[in-house]
Amino acid sequence: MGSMHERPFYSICIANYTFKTISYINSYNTSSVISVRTVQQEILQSDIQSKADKSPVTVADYGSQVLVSLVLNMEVTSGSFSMVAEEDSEDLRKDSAEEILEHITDLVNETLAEDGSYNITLSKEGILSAIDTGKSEGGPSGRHWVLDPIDGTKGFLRGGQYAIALALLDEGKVVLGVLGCPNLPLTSISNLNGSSSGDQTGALFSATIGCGAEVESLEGSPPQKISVCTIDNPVNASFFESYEGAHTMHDLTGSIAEKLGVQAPPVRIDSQAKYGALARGDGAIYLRFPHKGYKEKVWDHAAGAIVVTEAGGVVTDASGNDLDFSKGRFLDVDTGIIATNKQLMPSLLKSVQEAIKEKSQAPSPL
Ligand SMILES: Nc1ncnc2c1ncn2[C@@H]1O[C@H](COP(=O)(O)O)[C@@H](OP(=O)(O)O)[C@H]1O
Ligand SMILES: [Mg+2]
Ligand SMILES: [Mg+2]
Ligand SMILES: [Mg+2]
Repeated sequence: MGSMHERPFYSICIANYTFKTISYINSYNTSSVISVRTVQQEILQSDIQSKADKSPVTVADYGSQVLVSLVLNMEVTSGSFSMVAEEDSEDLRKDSAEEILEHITDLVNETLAEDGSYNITLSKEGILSAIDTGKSEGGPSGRHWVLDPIDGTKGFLRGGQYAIALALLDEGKVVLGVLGCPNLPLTSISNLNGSSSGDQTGALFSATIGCGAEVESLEGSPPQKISVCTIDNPVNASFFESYEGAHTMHDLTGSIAEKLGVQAPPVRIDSQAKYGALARGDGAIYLRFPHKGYKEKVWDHAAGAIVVTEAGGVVTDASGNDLDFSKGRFLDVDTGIIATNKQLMPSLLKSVQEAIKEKSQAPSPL
């Protein structure tokens, strides 16, 4: 990163538009809308599309990507602007998508007008081209913003966890990360299912390289430094993983945890909220082992990884290699992604390798 004064500028910029985006998205979170169920479902159905890989995308994913790219583009005036983001406009350009495009356009313009910071109104074409500012390939040189406008779309639709995840790559390294988690309890995930905690909901994690990681409320409380837990005995550890069995092999992660001696059942939540929760010590381990053939994307891990490493944790693939964000839109990882504190990493890696070996030797089911 460049000079000292850039750090606060980027941090403030990130926090501002992340807040804006979160307020937009919140109005589309199923769990935040207390209304007649059928009406809610009808609205949501027309707001959801299925992508070529069958994963869902909603007006909130597109709207979030538009808002973040717009604000970043306006605020970041030095140098050329490059963004690697999950969504693109291809499906929205089809005739059948006219209604959803109109809806996104109205919502983005309403949000911009309500916010009042920028005096602009976007046409439908403006919406499409704002989405496509995220088409950069990233790579090892220069600066690239990395955006997942809604990470955990399935969780978002289920009323579970989701995150707005933004990172900045500089010469192939993640130097900044922000994770807005509107549904995550502010102080600890142990309150996730608790009814009497009275804890505030909504946490914004941020990290700058060399400066540590912080959490603040979405209402803008003073940021608090966070660090990963200090557990060194796996018996006392718990682990996070995807709620969706399609995103990670629950049988393999179960076997890793068993070999390690973890007693607690898995904590299954959606999105990079897992990285945020790990970074502040809500749990000790993060495991992600996609089914064969899946290629991880940079926007699913960049922000979460820096939040964890700046909180004192370690994030690697199943062979113990650091994640390399310089290879473009995809991550080239061996088998899976794991994260924990420095004390537990050696024994976790050992258990991971044993469990993988055992699985590869097991007779395949008929
Ligand atoms: N078959 C698969 N295996 C692993 N990850 C997958 C997957 N299909 C989709 N994903 C990714 O898993 C992310 C969600 O992770 P998690 O399970 O931790 O909530 C999705 O992000 P989006 O919701 O942004 O599309 C998507 O990129
Ligand atoms: Mg997606
Ligand atoms: Mg994602
Ligand atoms: Mg996404």
